[in-house]
Amino acid sequence: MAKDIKQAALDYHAKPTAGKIAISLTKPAETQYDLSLAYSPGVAEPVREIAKNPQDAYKYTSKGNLVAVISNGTAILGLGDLGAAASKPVMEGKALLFKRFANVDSVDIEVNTKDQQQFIDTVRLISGTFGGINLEDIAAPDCFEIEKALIEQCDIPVFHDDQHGTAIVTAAGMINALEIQNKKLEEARIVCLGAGSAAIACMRLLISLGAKHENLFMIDRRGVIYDGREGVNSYKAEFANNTGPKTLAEAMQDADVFVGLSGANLLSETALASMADRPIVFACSNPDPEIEPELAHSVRSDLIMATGRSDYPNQVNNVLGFPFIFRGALDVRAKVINEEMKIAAVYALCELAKEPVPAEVVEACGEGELSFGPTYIIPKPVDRRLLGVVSAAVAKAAVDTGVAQLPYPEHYPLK
Ligand SMILES: O=C([O-])CC(=O)C(=O)O
Ligand SMILES: [Mg+2]
Repeated sequence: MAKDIKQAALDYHAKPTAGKIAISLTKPAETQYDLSLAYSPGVAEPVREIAKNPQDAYKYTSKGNLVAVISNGTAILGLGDLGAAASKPVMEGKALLFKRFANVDSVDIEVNTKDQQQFIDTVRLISGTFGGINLEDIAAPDCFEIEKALIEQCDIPVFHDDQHGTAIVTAAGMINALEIQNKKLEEARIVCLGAGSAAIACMRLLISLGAKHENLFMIDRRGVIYDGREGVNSYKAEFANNTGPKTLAEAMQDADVFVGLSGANLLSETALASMADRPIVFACSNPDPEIEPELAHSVRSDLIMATGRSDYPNQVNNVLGFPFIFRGALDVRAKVINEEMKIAAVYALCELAKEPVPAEVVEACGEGELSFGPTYIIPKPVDRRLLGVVSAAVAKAAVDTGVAQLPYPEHYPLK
């Protein structure tokens, strides 16, 4: 990153107030009378009601619009295991995005343990406070066990953003990129660099949408994952491919699609040059992609390229997912975020990208004209229509699949 951006980012976080979020009050607290309602003695009344009927917490407290963003800092962005405390800026960042894009109140919680059970117990014990839990930046394979246990043990939606948020947005971008490049998911040769939580969830979702297991190569630090190879846990084993290629270079030969969910600068010009005609490269490692877009475009003029970043076209980042997915889930008080809700979000994103882009979005992005094509495969995070379209699709899927505890909201779609 350029030096001036680094300093600007530090200043942004430090000044004028440290951090990015604060609490604000929703009720008057000016007079003695206000205080007698907000606190003793008045507060005892909602206490008694909630003790009688726990669901009344949704009526008398902020629970229903409150999501916890929880991490242990073991896989912060593509930076690695830098510890719980260091993850706080990212978690505050997610809280900022929840509020900014979907008016979901959110607090960050950094749990300082690498012990799986301790983490699960901690989150379960505090889960009643919230309407939903967004797990973030927790390393694989622990993240899979943690999410599974918490979904079973909590009665609110628990969603590991790096898996499902990333997978939903990647799948949406991929479906559109393939359409523009005139390719089919069912036939595409797909190389996934990375075998962590996002990689595994993205490839699972692409397979459920039609990609063929035998055309898919997942690559970790040791190369292509195949049966009997060293260092293959049960999650990676799901993607074992025994058809021949063993290295990134071999797998990239004639590949249609590269999905990078690994680390900075791991895709070489030679490997990119060896891809099939009209390739698709999603270099989504944050903050630094697997290959710089300028370099990639200089190697391949027939390329569709996406990154996870805001400062290049085609930002494939879970910011397009989690705020709106939780908005929809909270508004119908969904018990879980199920597969149908995730797939509804995928297609809502795909369709929105094909609509004409409002002038204010074009202006806010400053990239000139935006219309469905190689440099605009997916909506922009600042597009207000996401709130209406994605939240509505998710809420409807929750109602249709019987996991909603409230009817489809009358005030939908949101504006
Ligand atoms: O925070 C982001 O930009 C996307 C994300 O979840 C990650 O990279 O872990
Ligand atoms: Mg993340």
